[in-house]
Amino acid sequence: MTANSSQFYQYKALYKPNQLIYGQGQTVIITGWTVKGAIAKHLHPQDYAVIGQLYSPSRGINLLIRNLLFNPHIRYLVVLNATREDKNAGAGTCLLDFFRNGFEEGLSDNKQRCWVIRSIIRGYIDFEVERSALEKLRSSVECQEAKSITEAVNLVKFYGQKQKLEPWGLPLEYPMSTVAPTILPGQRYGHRIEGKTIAETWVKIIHRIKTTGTIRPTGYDGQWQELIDLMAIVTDEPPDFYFPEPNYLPINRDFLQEYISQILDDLPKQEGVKYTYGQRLRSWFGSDQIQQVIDKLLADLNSARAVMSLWDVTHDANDSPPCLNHIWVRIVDNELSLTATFRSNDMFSAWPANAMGLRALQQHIWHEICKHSTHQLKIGPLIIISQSAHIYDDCWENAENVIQSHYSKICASRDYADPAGSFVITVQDGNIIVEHMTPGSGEVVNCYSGKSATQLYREIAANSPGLQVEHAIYLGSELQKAEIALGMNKEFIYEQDKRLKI
Ligand SMILES: O=c1ccn([C@H]2C[C@H](O)[C@@H](COP(=O)(O)O)O2)c(=O)[nH]1
Repeated sequence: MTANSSQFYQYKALYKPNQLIYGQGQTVIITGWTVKGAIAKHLHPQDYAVIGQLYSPSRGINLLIRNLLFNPHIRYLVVLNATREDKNAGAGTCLLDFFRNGFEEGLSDNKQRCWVIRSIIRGYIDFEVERSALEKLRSSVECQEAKSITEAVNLVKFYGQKQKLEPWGLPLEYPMSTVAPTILPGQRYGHRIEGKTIAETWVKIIHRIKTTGTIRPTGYDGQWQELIDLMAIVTDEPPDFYFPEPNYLPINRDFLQEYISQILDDLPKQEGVKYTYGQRLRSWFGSDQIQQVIDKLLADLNSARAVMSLWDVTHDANDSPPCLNHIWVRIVDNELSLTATFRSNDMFSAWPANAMGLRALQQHIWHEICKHSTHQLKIGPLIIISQSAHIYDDCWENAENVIQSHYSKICASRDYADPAGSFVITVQDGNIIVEHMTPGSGEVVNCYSGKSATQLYREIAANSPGLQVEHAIYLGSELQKAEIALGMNKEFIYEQDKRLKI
């Protein structure tokens, strides 16, 4: 059935309303990582209903489908699957598969009943949405893939010239259940997390933000859970990168290659891509900052001036400023570390790729310095300071799954070495004696003596405030056992790390 051709439709988004470009037509345009403005500038608003970016099949499609059900005047869907980034996320393919292949009942990662899209990419729709409504949507909306911006624009214009169609039904809205996370109290500013690999560190980061982060509005739609100034230290990422098996990271080796090039190489400007870090580092300011850092360190290994800056004070006040702003490379104790600062960091979806890309940059600088000198440098830690370290609300469920599946295993595989040293506790001649020793060669650097566990732990804590948490708790329990032995006048029943011999 056709409608009055002069009629303008108003798209009403139930979800993510502020992230869309609105028109008055009957075609929804979906891009992946290609910015929506790159399409909008080639079209009249009468040609399309709305343009939006779909980043993730598991989180985004559900909201998009709910929005489509609420806007039955939408009769055409154009999915832009143009760049490698669009394809990597897989969201476009999964959406196309919803229309091509349909869906079936299944379980989400969280073992909730849901509709699973018949696709090699995992995509879900909430079970609250009626099957019949989804089938009606599939049969009422014509869906096409476009492999380039030009193809997308032509398709949208083609649909725009067609006779207007009547809405396929009345707007449909379904309830959505939300789970409010339980948040533990914690530090407000400044957090330190260390791990051997990027994968391990990421799980710890996700855990810390999910358990102690504050829920705040994102500045877009919805909320995020956030910690301010989170410093992640990755000590031993292997040269060829560690990907867990099965891979629970939101990045794989294929995409990593592409992403490394975005950081290391000066790419020509590409329509729809805002900027790349490579451009900023290699040419944006008229100089190759990566090479400058290499040259500076080759000239003076001890330099603390090896800085790369990505923030452009003349451009970045308003439109899409870079999230990565500052990189500093430093050689100490014959190892080369790299510290990067992000003003804003999506810790669930973006951090692993950001970290791997920066590690590749660190490897490159290290390699070049070794190649052009006789220095026997080691590669040191990668340190990332994320000023707003956040997890978006639509990733909370997936974040919980990562914690459930991996966090306790990672905690269990820790080693007990504390860089703050170790403590040997004995009970002798009516006193508890605590010797503080260096971690490596075990030289005694301090000695405490007293009768009260409380008094001793206070002194130790004041002198060594950087003790690892588990180590500090352990010392407390050992000191208490020593005090019990002392109180019973049976010094011999205390032996460190053993049960009291009573
Ligand atoms: O390399 C990047 C680029 C972007 N983001 C995330 C951080 C924010 O969640 C969002 C950018 O939002 P603005 O602050 O630019 O609006 O993208 C990253 O985490 N890493």
